[in-house]
Amino acid sequence: MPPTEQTAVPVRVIGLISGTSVDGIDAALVEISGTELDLKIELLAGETYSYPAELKEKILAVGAGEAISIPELAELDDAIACTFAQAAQNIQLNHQSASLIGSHGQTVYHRPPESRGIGKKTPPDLRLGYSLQLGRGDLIAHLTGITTVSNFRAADIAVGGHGAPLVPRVDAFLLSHPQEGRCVQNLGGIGNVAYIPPRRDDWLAKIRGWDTGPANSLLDLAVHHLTAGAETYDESGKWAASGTPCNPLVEQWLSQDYFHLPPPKSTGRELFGVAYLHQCLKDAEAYQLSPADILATLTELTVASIAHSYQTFLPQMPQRVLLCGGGSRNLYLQQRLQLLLPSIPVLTTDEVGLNADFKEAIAFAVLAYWRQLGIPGNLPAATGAPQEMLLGEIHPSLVN
Ligand SMILES: Nc1ncnc2c1ncn2[C@@H]1O[C@H](COP(=O)(O)OP(=O)(O)OP(=O)(O)O)[C@@H](O)[C@H]1O
Ligand SMILES: CC(=O)N[C@H]1[C@@H]2OC[C@@H](O2)[C@@H](O)[C@@H]1O[C@H](C)C(=O)O
Repeated sequence: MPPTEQTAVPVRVIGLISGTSVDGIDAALVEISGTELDLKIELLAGETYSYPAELKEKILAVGAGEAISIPELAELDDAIACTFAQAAQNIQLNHQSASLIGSHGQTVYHRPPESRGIGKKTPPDLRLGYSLQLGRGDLIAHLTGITTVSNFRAADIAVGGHGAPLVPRVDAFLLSHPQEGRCVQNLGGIGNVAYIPPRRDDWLAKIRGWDTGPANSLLDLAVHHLTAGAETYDESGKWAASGTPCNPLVEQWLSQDYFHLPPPKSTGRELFGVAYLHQCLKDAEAYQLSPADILATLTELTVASIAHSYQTFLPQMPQRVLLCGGGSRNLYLQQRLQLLLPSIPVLTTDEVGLNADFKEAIAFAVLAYWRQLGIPGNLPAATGAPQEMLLGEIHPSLVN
């Protein structure tokens, strides 16, 4: 991966994403300069804008497999694009306007690629992955008057990659350290890691990334179930902290295939969603767990799957773990992960100067910026693609 040394004047870019938690649209207004090794970002504003309740319900239902007609799909796509465009307008209030938007959109379906009979045929018989993000970029460009880059995963998938995770390449250029090997661990609905070796010699070739499995998806679903819909998440992990993890159950769940699959790998709510939680709750009946114990045990699955994947798949353990995403605000989860990785400080990216709540939104601003400069956005070691690709479709605005 030869880094591009060309530099650029600072550009004001908006990054937008709603992740697998479907908890709202994260918007970041950033000023970006440099390219890769000299990449610099300044977060001017970051906000999370909730979806209207009805839209959120529809997204979750469609994501969980509810049937939808083509005209309804078009309407949903447009409704999501409108809320994203509104988020872009709002984040610019009291600031100079941006000249570019990078919009991830809302994932409603993700299917990793499948190899069929590798080694028997050349090229291998590969069923390409499929990943659908709604909130079309052309409508966002039309509504905001700002050139918008969207559909970031398609180009990587088209050459056989997973199309995910994409953030590790941005992490590498924003969070590498000259002496320290780091794991940047995102805790969204799904967890994903970027392993960044110390920035020397051929460090770029040694970066790794993959989806670690569930982070908050099962926890949020469990809280919703245990409170009959009254609560959506466990603030700071307080409820889970009052319970005790059931270790035999964690061991049983960890035997699941996904955790043993070598990277590159990606996953989503298709696997770690409602049906998975119901199986977990059924398994828990045998141990007569209290609601707090169930949450503690699901938290333990998240942290144990992360620690297990580092120990199994990393070339060497990091010297520091930097958490980001909403789960980095779950103190109980952070404490449990620290217990499983006793000799490695577990901090958040805030502590090294990168906002942990808006890092994904910032990353999509950077990916859009890279797209305009002709710099690839994927990291083949993380997505499994055979080559670097320019990511995203550019939708020019008619205004700028
Ligand atoms: N204060 C908090 N305490 C505990 N958990 C929290 C807190 N704040 C956020 N979360 C958890 O983080 C989740 C949202 O995280 P985030 O916004 O990073 O996810 P996402 O971007 O939707 O997911 P992904 O990264 O998988 O695409 C919430 O659903 C909740 O479970
Ligand atoms: C298909 C999809 O939306 N995947 C998400 C999801 O949420 C976390 C993890 O699974 C990651 O692979 C990805 O998002 C981030 C933004 C990424 O591509 O790096």
